[in-house]
Amino acid sequence: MADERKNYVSMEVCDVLESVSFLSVDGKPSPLESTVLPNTEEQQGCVTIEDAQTVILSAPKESSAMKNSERGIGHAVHSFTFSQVFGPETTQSEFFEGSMKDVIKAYINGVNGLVFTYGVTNAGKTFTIQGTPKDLGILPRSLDVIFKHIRGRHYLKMNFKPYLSNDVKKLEDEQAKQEQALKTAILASLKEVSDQMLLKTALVNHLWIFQVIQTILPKNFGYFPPKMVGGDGKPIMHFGANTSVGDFADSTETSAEEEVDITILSHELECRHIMYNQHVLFSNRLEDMKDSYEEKLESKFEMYKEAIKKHAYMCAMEQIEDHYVPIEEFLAEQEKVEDRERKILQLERQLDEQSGRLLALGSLSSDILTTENNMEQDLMDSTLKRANEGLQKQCKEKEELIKSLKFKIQKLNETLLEANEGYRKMAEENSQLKHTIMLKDQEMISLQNWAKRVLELEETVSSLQKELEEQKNNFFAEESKQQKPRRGLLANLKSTVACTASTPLGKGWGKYEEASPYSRKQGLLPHKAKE
Ligand SMILES: Nc1ncnc2c1ncn2[C@@H]1O[C@H](COP(=O)(O)OP(=O)(O)OP(=O)(O)O)[C@@H](O)[C@H]1O
Repeated sequence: MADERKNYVSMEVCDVLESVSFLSVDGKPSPLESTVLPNTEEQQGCVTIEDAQTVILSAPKESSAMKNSERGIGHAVHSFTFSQVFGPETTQSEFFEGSMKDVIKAYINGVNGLVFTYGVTNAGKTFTIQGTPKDLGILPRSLDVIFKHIRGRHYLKMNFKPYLSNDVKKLEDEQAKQEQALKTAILASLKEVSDQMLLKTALVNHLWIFQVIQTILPKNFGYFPPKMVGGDGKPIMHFGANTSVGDFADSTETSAEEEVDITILSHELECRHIMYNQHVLFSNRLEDMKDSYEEKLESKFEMYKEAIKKHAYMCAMEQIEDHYVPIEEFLAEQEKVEDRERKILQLERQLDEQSGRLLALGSLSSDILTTENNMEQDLMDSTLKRANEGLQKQCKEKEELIKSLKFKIQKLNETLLEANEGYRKMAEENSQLKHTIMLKDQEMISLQNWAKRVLELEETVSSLQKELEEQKNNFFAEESKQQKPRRGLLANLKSTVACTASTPLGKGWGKYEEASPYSRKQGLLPHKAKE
């Protein structure tokens, strides 16, 4: 089974595989192989998984590709490289581990990813994505991982609303309340409708039960079986399950004396009549109810139509606020678009010219074999493909350039910010230094003042010392003058005695001693006062 599965891939798929290098899920068992795919002996071995990255496709023996290759045109064997090839024995769990886990991990870290399946009908796309309840596919497994990851961190509020095709809007509390009220009203109306439906169903069932009873009852009247009784009181015929119309005796054959007792028949008819009346009654009631509910539904529908209209109007007004574009901007954008369209047209024309040239080349060699035409077609395709690739390459280069420029601009911005920061710090330091210098200047001025004062004081001190010296000298000079007149011994004694007689002994000296510092003090005082 596994080997059979490797056998066939349509050639259209080959073309796609050639240009797309992607995860390939190969060989999932599928009914395709037994129903659609050819499974002849020569087509066995068309698809071979060489290794975990390579698949080899060999053209079937009778295919045109094989015949062409035998003529030297094209190849019968193609090798395709994929990032990973999963073999037929791969389980859902292994496939999830090998293909999806990294994508999911990246998604959890904020990186978007795209996973899609591609293949012919019945190839197993739904099986791979969805799986079965017992053997889950990659989608439920991925959701499981994501929800396990965000467990306990769910956003519990109900205030996000889908907006446009792929956006959401966060609602204010008031808006959320309005939405909730609208939802409750719609659900209530739905409930009412479903209740009505239930009631209708019940009534219909009731009616059906009636009909069933109506059909079954005559058979169940075991205690009162319907029968025809003859004039002698003996039954002439029994009604039973096997009784048919042909079993009834012809009325013309009934004699006048043999009066048929039709009591039972009339009873049955009465029953049927009552049932019929009830049936009609129920039908009428149903009709009435139907009409009234239809009216109610109509009015409800009108009401919701109005509400929805209002809501849509409000949404539109909000959107106008969000998406209002001034006419000038719109016109400018339109011009840009037209410009681009013109360029695209030019490019298309160039492409047409190129392909026209190639076609012209093709028509010139119309006598060459069809196979050669095919080759030219291939050549043209490959030229176009190369041109396309070249354009794509250029686009990629430009994108790279834009990216690098953006990166540089970002770097420059960062450097500018750093420089600004540095400059700010320097300016702060500078102002601090200025402040310090100002303080030092003030200190210097006060020190200079002090120095001047000290000099003045020194001068004062020196002048005082000079004065002191002078006064000392004067004093000593006066003292020496007073001691000079030396008369005779007798005369001195006289004068001494005279002094002692006029002043108590020692007082004069004391006075003198006291006077001397006093006089000195007097000499100094004016200086102190000056200070
Ligand atoms: N690996 C598998 N193991 C068992 N059964 C498989 C496997 N792959 C596919 N099948 C079965 O093959 C059938 C077709 O598969 P599926 O519906 O997944 O194909 P598909 O590619 O989605 O088809 P379509 O394109 O028509 O929707 C299903 O019955 C599915 O159960």
